[in-house]
Amino acid sequence: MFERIDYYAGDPILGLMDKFAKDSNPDKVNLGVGVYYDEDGKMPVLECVKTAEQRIADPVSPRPYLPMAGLPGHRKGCQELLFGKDAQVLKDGLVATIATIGGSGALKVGAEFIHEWFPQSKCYVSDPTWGNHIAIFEGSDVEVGKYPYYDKTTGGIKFDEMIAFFETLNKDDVLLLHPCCHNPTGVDLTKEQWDQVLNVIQERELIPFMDIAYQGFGEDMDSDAYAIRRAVDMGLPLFVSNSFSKNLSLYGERVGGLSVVCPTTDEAERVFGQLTSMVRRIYSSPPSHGGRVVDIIMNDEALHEQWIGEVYGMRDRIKAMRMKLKSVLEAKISDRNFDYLTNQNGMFSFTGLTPEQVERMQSEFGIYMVSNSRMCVAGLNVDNIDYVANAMAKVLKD
Ligand SMILES: Cc1[nH+]cc(COP(=O)(O)O)c(/C=N/[C@@H](CC(=O)O)C(=O)O)c1O
Repeated sequence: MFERIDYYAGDPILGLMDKFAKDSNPDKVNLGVGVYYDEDGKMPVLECVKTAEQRIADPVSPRPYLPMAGLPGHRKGCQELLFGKDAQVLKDGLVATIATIGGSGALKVGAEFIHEWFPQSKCYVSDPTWGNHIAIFEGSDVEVGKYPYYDKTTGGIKFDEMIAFFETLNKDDVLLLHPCCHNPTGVDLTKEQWDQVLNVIQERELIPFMDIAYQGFGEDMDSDAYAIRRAVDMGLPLFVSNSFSKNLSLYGERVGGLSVVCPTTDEAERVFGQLTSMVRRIYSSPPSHGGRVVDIIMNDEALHEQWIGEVYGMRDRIKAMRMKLKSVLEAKISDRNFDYLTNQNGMFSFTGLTPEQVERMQSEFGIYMVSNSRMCVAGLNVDNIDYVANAMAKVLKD
């Protein structure tokens, strides 16, 4: 009956978690999946989350279905985080926002929406991008192409090539963009470059789809949303998928959002209705526990302020690990440039290790990175950083 079903080869990122768990090496280090670990190598439970959980736990309340679009407070929290608390576009009711099953759920609903309502549109992703971007959109029968992005010779961006490519695209083609903390390279556009990109999008009438999964890990909550807010200021139609997995450390609670900025309130109403209908068809309604945590934190001024501080604490620890690893590697290998470690933004660094070197890091040292050479810098701490640097030095020198 099912003998013709293909075997699943496993996910290049999530598959590392299983391998890491089974690895008996006492010195093993997980620099694979995009998860933040604290100074002690543990996944934190944020203080603001503990407070929210206590409010949910006492008194214990029933767990009814949520609205298909999720809790209004969750949706409002997404909007204010992305567009700004006092954004005119929110006051004017131009943004259709639903709570989703993480950022992945937002991307899936967005991809289904594009497939259904923009059937001629192709979706273009950065080269390279987060692998699941391609799988999600192709899984919704949206044809996916790649735009030039990372320049491995300079460690920067093929900006002129990227702009020239955008100028060849058709009206309503979708560009999947990383507003900050690019995954997997960590290499971000400057504000000036974003202005040029958004001008081309406006001229070519392309559809920007911005996926922001690490807001707060780059510069700060507002700066990290620069591209989003600039697009709104220009009056562009805009899709934004956001994730609270990393900046609330709520990975398994599956909390995120999908927002669509529309030209009129009537269009926003139409889009909201169709997004809701799509949710019903795919998963019916989002999870309540995570939604209530988001609702409480995003709408309680004191908890929201505490949350911002906790995110910036994670951000700053990652930045400190970047600086430390760079200085340790520079001391070990004087003839190699490690500036990329401090030039790149967010959780990830594209180390440039070959697949063979990445494999050696795993097999000889129990250090797990993604095969494309992505390192999750958030897995580093003062206890493992010298071990990781020594291993990198060894595989780079041999
Ligand atoms: C850019 C991006 N967008 C969306 C997501 C999905 O977020 P979520 O809210 O958990 O559905 C992730 C997760 N990335 C990390 C984990 C994964 O691969 O699923 C990663 O790149 O390691 C991203 O890196």
